Amino acid sequence: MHDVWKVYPNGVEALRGIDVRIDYGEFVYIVGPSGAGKSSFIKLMYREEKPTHGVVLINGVNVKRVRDWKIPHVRRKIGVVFQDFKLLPHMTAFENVAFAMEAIEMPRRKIKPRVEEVLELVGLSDRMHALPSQLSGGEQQRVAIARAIVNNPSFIIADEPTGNLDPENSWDIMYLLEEINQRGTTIVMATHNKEIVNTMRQRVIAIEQGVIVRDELGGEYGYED
Ligand SMILES: Nc1ncnc2c1ncn2[C@@H]1O[C@H](COP(=O)(O)OP(=O)(O)OP(=O)(O)O)[C@@H](O)[C@H]1O
Repeated sequence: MHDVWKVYPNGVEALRGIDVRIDYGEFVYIVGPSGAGKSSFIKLMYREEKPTHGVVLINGVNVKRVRDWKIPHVRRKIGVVFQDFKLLPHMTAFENVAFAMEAIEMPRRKIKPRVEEVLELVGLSDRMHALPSQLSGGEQQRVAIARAIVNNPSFIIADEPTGNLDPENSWDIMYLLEEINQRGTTIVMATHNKEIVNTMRQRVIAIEQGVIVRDELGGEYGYED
C-alpha cells in the first residue's frame, strides 16, 4: 500500500496515509484499539473496499483499477476467513468447500479429491457431511479455513478468526494457520488476541486512528485488552 486513505461517505477517515509492504510467505498480525482501522485495512486487501486515495497492489495488481466483473478473478488468489465463519447454512462442510471450487469453474472430477484433501488437512474428514449447525464453533472455523485454502491462494486474510472461539479452539485454529503459512501461504490476520500474538511472535503491525504506529518483526500485542 502506498499512501492509502480510506474515507467513508460519512466522512470518517478510517485509514490515513498507510505505507506498507507485505511479502510472500510472511505471517502478519494487525493489531490496534477498536475502531483503529484494522478491518478497513483488511477489506482493502480483498477488495471489499476501494481506497479513497493511494495505491493498493495485490500480487502486483492495482485493485482500484480492477473492474467489478473482474473482482472474482483477483479474489481467486486470496482466501478470506471471518470471525463469524460465514458458512452457507444449508450446505454440508463438504459442499461449502466444494462451492468455492465450483465458483471458479473447476472441473467436477478435480473437486471431490481436493475437497477431501483439505478437509483432512483441517482434521474434519469424519465430519464432512455435517451441516454447519451440527458442528462446533471450532469445527465451523476449520471448514472456513478449508474453504479459504482449497483453491491454493497465495495469501489468506483473516479478520478476528478466533474472535468467537474459546482458548482451546483458538489455539487449534492458530496451529492450523501456522502450518498453512509454513507451506508457503502468506497470512495477514487482524486480532485482539493478546496471548496469541505474544506467544506466536510474528510480524506485528499496529494501527491507531488510521495510522501505522508500529511495525515489528517478532513483535508484541502491546495493548491491555
Ligand atoms: N462502512 C463504514 N461506513 C462508515 N464508517 C465506517 C465504515 N466501516 C468502518 N467505519 C468507521 O471507520 C473506523 C475504523 O473502523 P474499522 O472497522 O476499520 O476498525 P477496527 O480497527 O477494525 O475496529 P474493531 O477492532 O472494533 O473491529 C471506525 O470509526 C468505524 O466506525
